[in-house]
Amino acid sequence: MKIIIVKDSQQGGKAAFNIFAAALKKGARVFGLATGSTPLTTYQELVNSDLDFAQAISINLDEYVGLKADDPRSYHAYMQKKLFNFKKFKHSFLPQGDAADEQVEIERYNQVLTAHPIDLQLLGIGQNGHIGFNEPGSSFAEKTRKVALTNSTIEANSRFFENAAEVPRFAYSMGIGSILQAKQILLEAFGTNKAVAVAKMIQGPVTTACPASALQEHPNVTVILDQAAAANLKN
Ligand SMILES: N[C@@H]1[C@@H](O)[C@H](O)[C@@H](COP(=O)(O)O)O[C@@H]1O
Repeated sequence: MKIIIVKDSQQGGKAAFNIFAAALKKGARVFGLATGSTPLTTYQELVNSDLDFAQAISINLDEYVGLKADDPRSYHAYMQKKLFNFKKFKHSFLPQGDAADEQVEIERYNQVLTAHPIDLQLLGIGQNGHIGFNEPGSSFAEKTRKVALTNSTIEANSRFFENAAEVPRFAYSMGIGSILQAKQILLEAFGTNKAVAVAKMIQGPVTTACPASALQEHPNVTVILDQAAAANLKN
């Protein structure tokens, strides 16, 4: 793993932008995208740039089960608001939260991933070490599936909802197996509340107890941290 430590999330967004720009220049055309507060500075840098994604495809990690694409709390809406309204992609894929048939939706998403192998996957990390919505205990071999959110994730994500009771209990998520298929992975983590998970991801054992530790087994991972998120790393 390559570790880049920056002052704050603004600098982190710039460092991530440089990696996106280099990948695009080298011919990357399929970008795996993430939601949450972590990638916001990266999306802002992309929006402010003249990078052209018109020939590129984006594939998002996850979506809440039950939310329609136009629900303002959905990850569809987040992506529109933060990136797609400003940067046009040739095609953008996300799981369909309100799909009528869950199994058909899961199969569709796995076919999307097979048809479009990801060149660069952007990730955040949950406080419990989750990536996408792959909570502790998730197998490293899993593809897209429906997952139950843990209480800590429901609590952490309740800030985007009226209250914790409003947070959907399930999500569709690319599995860790799908994420590891990406040719290059870029994970960002900012803030003190990520420090424990970050140390386990980088210096802990490779274990399903910390889903992000699976990244130790991938040959091309860059991790961008601010100083607070890097605080628990040992020299
Ligand atoms: N499913 C998302 C993840 O993709 C994200 O990386 C993580 C961290 O979120 P944040 O960046 O807001 O801290 O939590 C969410 O649950």
